[in-house]
Amino acid sequence: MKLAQVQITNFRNISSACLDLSPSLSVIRGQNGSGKSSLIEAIYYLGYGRSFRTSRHESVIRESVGAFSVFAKCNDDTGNLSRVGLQRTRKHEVTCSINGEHSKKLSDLVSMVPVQLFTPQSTDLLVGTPSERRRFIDWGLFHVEHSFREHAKIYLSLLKQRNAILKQGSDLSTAEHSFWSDKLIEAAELIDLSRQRYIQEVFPFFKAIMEQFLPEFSVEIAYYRGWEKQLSFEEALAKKREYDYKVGYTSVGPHKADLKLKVNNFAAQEMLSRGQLRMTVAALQLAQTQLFTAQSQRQSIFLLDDIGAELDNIRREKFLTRLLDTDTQVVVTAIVDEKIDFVENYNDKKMFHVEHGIVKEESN
Ligand SMILES: Nc1ncnc2c1ncn2[C@@H]1O[C@H](COP(=O)(O)OP(=O)(O)OP(=O)(O)O)[C@@H](O)[C@H]1O
Repeated sequence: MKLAQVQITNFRNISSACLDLSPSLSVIRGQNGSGKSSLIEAIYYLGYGRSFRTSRHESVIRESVGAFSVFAKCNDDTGNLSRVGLQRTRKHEVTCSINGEHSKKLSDLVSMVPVQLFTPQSTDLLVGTPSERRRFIDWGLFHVEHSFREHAKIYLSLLKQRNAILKQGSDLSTAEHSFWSDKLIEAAELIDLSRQRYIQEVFPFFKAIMEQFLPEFSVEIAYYRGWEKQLSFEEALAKKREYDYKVGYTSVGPHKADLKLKVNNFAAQEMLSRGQLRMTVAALQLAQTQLFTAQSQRQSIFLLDDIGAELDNIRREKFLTRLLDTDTQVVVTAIVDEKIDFVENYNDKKMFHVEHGIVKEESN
């Protein structure tokens, strides 16, 4: 799926913008505060149904209006044109639209638009909380393995139910709860198997990229599934039952899974400089993109916000070239005065300039 045209209305300082994007590289330039990140953020909404800067949807709606919308004409992977979009109001109503059909289900929309993002905050993937790393693994599974979405949905709803029971101090061993508990265990083990397999599959891609990006380091990834290695999930739940009653939630399970990245036998965040951490995150995301394309024969969209702040010249060129080699649609933003000579190397690019929320396409 690639975005041919994006129409953005009432999003932050953008009252109306229409971008005919390049299928390969689009570069958006502007001064600080002009609206570059807002354009990226609006596209991100199509892939996630939310912002990467705030959890308050109302703060992205342009001041003094009631709703924003983002619509896109897309070329899907079979060469057909489709139309997708969403609108959110200040009253928290969300409407998705897929080829003219309205739906309240965001998952229908976001499963069609695989988007990844690299920003100055992306090192959180390595230095942030485990939830960042679970999101990373689950993105790859969500877009490729349909059964994974189902298992994750079942698991999360049964986990919520179990946590409510623990909080109330009710009995978990009644026949009804045992039935749901069996379903919870089944979903947990399937999620874990998918995640284990995913890590094994993505690792060779990651290792090969790291050999080019940071050849001086050897890397390893260890996966923690969220409960003790030698126990089944059923045994782990039984072992923690008393503790879980005490704290009022389920303390083990796939919702506690994590990844540990080691570099020359040390935790990555202890060994690597900020720039090297960024490059490692770039390598992880690139590996994910390559695996996604290999497994699904589909294309994805990669948003790079503030490319100049992130990587030095040589590295960003390596990163961009490798992304474009996988036939990924890339959209980057850069501050207007910044030297971005490296984009000269790319054919098929489109350049945009944004000023006070008004976007204009520039000649190359
Ligand atoms: N809800 C809103 N309504 C109107 N304007 C807003 C809203 N939210 C943010 N803005 C303004 O939108 C402008 C664009 O912000 P944005 O983060 O997109 O800028 P940017 O070009 O990425 O800047 P920088 O290079 O500094 O990161 C800012 O001036 C900001 O104050």
